[in-house]
Amino acid sequence: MKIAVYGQYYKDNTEEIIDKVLAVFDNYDPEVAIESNFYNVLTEKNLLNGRAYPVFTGHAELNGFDMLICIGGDGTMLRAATYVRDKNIPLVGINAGRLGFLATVQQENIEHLLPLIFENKYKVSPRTLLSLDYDGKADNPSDDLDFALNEVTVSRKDTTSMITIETKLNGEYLNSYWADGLIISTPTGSTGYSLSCGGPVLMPELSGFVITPIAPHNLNARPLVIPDDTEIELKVSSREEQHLVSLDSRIISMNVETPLRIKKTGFKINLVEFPEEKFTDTLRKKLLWGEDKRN
Ligand SMILES: NC(=O)c1ccc[n+]([C@@H]2O[C@H](COP(=O)([O-])OP(=O)(O)OC[C@H]3O[C@@H](n4cnc5c(N)ncnc54)[C@H](O)[C@@H]3O)[C@@H](O)[C@H]2O)c1
Ligand SMILES: Nc1ncnc2c1ncn2[C@@H]1O[C@H](COP(=O)(O)OP(=O)(O)OP(=O)(O)O)[C@@H](O)[C@H]1O
Repeated sequence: MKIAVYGQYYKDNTEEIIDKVLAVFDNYDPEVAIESNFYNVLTEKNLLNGRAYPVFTGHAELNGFDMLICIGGDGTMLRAATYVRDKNIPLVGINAGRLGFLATVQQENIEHLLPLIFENKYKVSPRTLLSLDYDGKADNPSDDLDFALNEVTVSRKDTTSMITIETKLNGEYLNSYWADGLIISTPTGSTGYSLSCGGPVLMPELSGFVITPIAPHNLNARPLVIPDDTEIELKVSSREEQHLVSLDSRIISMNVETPLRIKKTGFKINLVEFPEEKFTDTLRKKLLWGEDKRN
C-alpha cells in the first residue's frame, strides 16, 4: 500500500501523533511519502527517529497513492484536498486541531482506527465540490484557487457598506441579496461557515448546495437548498471597486461586476469514514448535540 502523509504545522503534540502513526506503519509496512515541507519540519525536530522517506511537493506527484493521511485540523484537511484534487485518493484526517469536523481520527484513537485502513475496514464518503470560473481566470497565477470542498463565498472588501449580489440559477434571475456576503456551500461545508449564518446541515451524500446570505438586510431572505446540477451566476456591485471571493480558506480580490460562474466539479473528494465515526456520530460529538442535559 502506498501512503502519502501531509501536515502544515509543528506543535508540542506532533511528536506523540507521529510516534503513533509510525508504530502503525511498522506493523503494516506501507510505502510512505511525506509532503516535503512537513518532512523538513519532522526531520529538523528529529521526529522520524532517523528514518528517511521520499517526499512529494504537489498534486502531480501523488499518482499511484492509495491514501493520503492528513495530520492537523479542518484547515489542514481543506488544504490537503488541494493536493488530492481529482486523483480519487481517499483522504483521512488525524485531528491535531480543535474541532476536527473533517479530521475524524482523534489522537487517542490512532492505534485503533489507522490499522483499519490497512485491513480494508473502512468506507469512503464521496464529497461534492464547487468550481469557480470567471473571465480572466487563466491570468490568475494561483491555480489552486478554482475549487472548494466547503464553500465559495463572496464578501465585501475595504468597506462597512453592504454589497449587492445579483444571483442567477441556470441563467434565471433568483434575487439580489443586499448583505455582507453570500455563501454557496456544499453538503460538506454546510456544517462550517454556512451553519454560522443560519444555513441547514445537509447530509454529505445529498445532491444539493445551499445558498446562504451573510447578514442580509432583506430580512425575508433565507438559506435556499438547490439541486447540485445548478449553474450559479453571481455578480457583485459595491461602493468599492473590488470585493472578496474565497474558496474554503483561500481568498482573492475580484473586480466588482465580474460575473462569477459556480458549479459542481467533475470530480469528488473521498473522505474515509470508519464504522464508529460516521457523519451522524461526528454531528453529535463535534457539534455537541448530545450535550443537552435533558437527553
Ligand atoms: N463564521 C464562521 O463560522 C466562519 C467564518 C469564516 C470561515 N469559516 C469556515 O472556515 C473554513 C476555513 O477554515 P480555516 O481553518 O481556514 O478557518 P478558521 O481557522 O477560522 O477555522 C474555522 C473553523 O471552522 C471549522 N470548520 C471548517 N470546515 C468545517 C466543516 N466542513 N464542518 C464543520 N466545521 C468546519 C474548523 O474546524 C474551524 O474550527 C471555511 O471553509 C469556512 O467554512 C467559518
Ligand atoms: N501537525 C500538527 N501537529 C500538531 N498540532 C497541529 C498540527 N496541525 C494542526 N495542529 C493544531 O491545530 C490547529 C488548527 O489547525 P488547522 O488550521 O488545520 O485547523 P482549523 O481550521 O483551525 O480547524 P480546527 O478547529 O479543526 O482546529 C493549529 O493551530 C495547531 O494548534
